[in-house]
Amino acid sequence: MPLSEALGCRLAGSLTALVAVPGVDVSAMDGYAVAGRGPWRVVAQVLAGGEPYRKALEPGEAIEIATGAPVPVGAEAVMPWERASAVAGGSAAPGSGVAWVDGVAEAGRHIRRRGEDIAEGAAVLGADAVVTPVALGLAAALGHDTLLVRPWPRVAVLVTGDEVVDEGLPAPGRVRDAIGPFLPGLVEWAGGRVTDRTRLPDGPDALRAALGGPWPEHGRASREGAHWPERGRASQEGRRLPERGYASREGGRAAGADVVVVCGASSKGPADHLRAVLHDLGADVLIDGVAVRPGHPQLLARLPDGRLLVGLPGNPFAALAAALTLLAPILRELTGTPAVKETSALAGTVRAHARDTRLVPVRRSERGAAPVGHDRPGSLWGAALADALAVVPPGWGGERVELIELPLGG
Ligand SMILES: Nc1nc2c(c(=O)[nH]1)N[C@H]1C(S)=C(S)[C@@H](COP(=O)(O)OP(=O)(O)OC[C@H]3O[C@@H](n4cnc5c(N)ncnc54)[C@H](O)[C@@H]3O)O[C@H]1N2
Ligand code: MOO
Repeated sequence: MPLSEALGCRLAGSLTALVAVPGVDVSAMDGYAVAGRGPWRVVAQVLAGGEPYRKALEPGEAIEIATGAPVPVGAEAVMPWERASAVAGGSAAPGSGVAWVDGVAEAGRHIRRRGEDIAEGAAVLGADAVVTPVALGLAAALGHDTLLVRPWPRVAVLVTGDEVVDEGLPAPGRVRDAIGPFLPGLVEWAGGRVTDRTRLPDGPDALRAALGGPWPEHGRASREGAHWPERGRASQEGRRLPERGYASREGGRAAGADVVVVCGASSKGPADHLRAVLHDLGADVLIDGVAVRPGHPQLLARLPDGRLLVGLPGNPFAALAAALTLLAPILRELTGTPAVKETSALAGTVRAHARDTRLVPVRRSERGAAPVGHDRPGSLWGAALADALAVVPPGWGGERVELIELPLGG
């Protein structure tokens, strides 16, 4: 990836120095590079980025030199200009044009030798290191324009629902899309990028077209050999990945993504076509609902071309719960950065569900994680007040619970 896009990715191999730092012997000070004993005759001026002094410096000669400028052959030391004096009086400061200088030069001082900071070929960061802003600076200094990294997963979002609108006040019977707006930040927080967002009307045809099917023989013929775990392994071993994403044969809107997210249409109502379309396309449904509230109709499938499809329920808090427990872990797995496990006491009463696990918006405090309320599946109010979701198992009796972190931004 180009340096500008690699921030936050993990290196797929070690980062090595393509050049030495410094690349040649350079001056560490503004002053005079000298040979032999003083006083010295000033024979040239050399600035960083300017013409180097190509001859060997002879005993008794000096060149005026800037910090970072190449030190000529024969130079034995650099004398900072503050330590130099003009033989005929006046100033020895840079640019003064003095002809003869004298002073105390200590042999070898103030010359940075080639490779003294970093030797050419040195491995400076190991595979799996995160590309931080500082690592980008280091990589650039070492001559890199691109980095071999685990690429960030590309996520295509398809928002379904004839009643869903994108702006303004929703008319009676309409709702504002509350899922599309939270996905880019959540996806980025989990290591991916939303690269395409498409609104779809209800109905199987639009969904099928957006997913890029049909595939030959309903996709089953092309299923082998192109699925996601193979790519994961390839990237772990630091080999070059195949072409990013999977251009689907029919070129639907979600083509080229690694993960497709479908919002809504996950349940089994009259307008919920996702399962039927997946069946028609010959997709493998890997997870078909979970015993968790909210978010129970969530779905995971593998499309015939290898892309993963995550189905988020239409209720916004249910969609958030599914995005945190299904989508985010998939993205973290693809980028090689697992979430940190956290447990906490619960400060406050929570009613456990008889059969299902509940996800309860909480705020961490010294007394434990405190439920914030407002946790209906159709609204994001509670989750917006919270900094985590508490995982409350069925029949919970007051023991410590796992916390799922919420992306807080900033
Ligand atoms: N008979 C059953 N009905 C439902 C069940 C069930 O088990 N049996 N589960 C309920 C639960 S729980 C959920 S969650 C929803 C999931 O519904 P869908 O994923 O099929 O989504 P829709 O039916 O399209 O919409 C549900 C609800 O959410 C609103 N919505 C949809 N998209 C958005 C959006 N982008 N932003 C804001 N709100 C959205 C939509 O208007 C509906 O009100 O199914 C229950 N039904
Ligand atoms: O699971 Mo629904 O997801 O409770 O709103």
